[in-house]
Amino acid sequence: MKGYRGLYLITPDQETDPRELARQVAAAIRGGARLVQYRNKGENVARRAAQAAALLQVCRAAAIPLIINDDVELAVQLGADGVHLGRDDADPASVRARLGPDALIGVSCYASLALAQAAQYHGASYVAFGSVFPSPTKPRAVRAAPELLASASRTLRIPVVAIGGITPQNGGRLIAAGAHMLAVVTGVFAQPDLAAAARAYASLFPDGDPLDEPIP
Ligand SMILES: Cc1ncc(COP(=O)(O)OP(=O)(O)O)c(N)n1
Ligand SMILES: Cc1ncsc1CCOP(=O)(O)O
Ligand SMILES: [Mg+2]
Repeated sequence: MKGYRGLYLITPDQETDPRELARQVAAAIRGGARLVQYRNKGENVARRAAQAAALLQVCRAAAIPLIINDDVELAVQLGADGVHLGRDDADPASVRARLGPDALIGVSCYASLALAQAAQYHGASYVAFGSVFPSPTKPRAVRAAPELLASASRTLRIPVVAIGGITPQNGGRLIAAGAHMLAVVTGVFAQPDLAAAARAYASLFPDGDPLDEPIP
């Protein structure tokens, strides 16, 4: 997953109409989102499948990878690009064996560099740290210090994602600390103009096509 930098858009955990959700995500992609995660913790299996399918169409049209949170079976059924796994989800090594070498597999590491080193060893494509700031989406999430991003990006070979309460105002210092991607829900989806909101994050990253810039 070399070269990934930029805004990592995560969908809000809501029962939004699939076409409306797709329209919102398309706007954020126009604003500069580089990676999309479908995250819906709800029990409505049919609604989840329909939302994810609508997002896959939008992401394919824009050549942006779609990652499914938690649900490996949904990712397989849909032919999505990968999955994001946390401590309550399947283990990264078995998911890598199941999905093959090209799948994008993200792993939550909360505030632990040791978890990130283990995730990299077991085939993670990227690791995520957070919540770095208080998160409206996950108020009780473990907190990770921005300084952790620096040691992670210095010592790991895979991209480092920061998540939790990230705004265009506080995101710049996370990038300066070493984050390759900023994962955001509220900062984009709670804004009236999603394209403009995404653009505010995208503009924090260095100029040029982020996908063309290999991570050193
Ligand atoms: C990019 C990214 N980072 C962290 C998470 C959180 O994953 P997890 O700890 O499994 O919690 P849930 O999102 O499943 O509630 C994430 N989804 N994406
Ligand atoms: C899924 C997740 N894990 C840690 S914080 C978070 C939610 C991030 O959402 P927001 O950008 O609204 O803080
Ligand atoms: Mg999870």
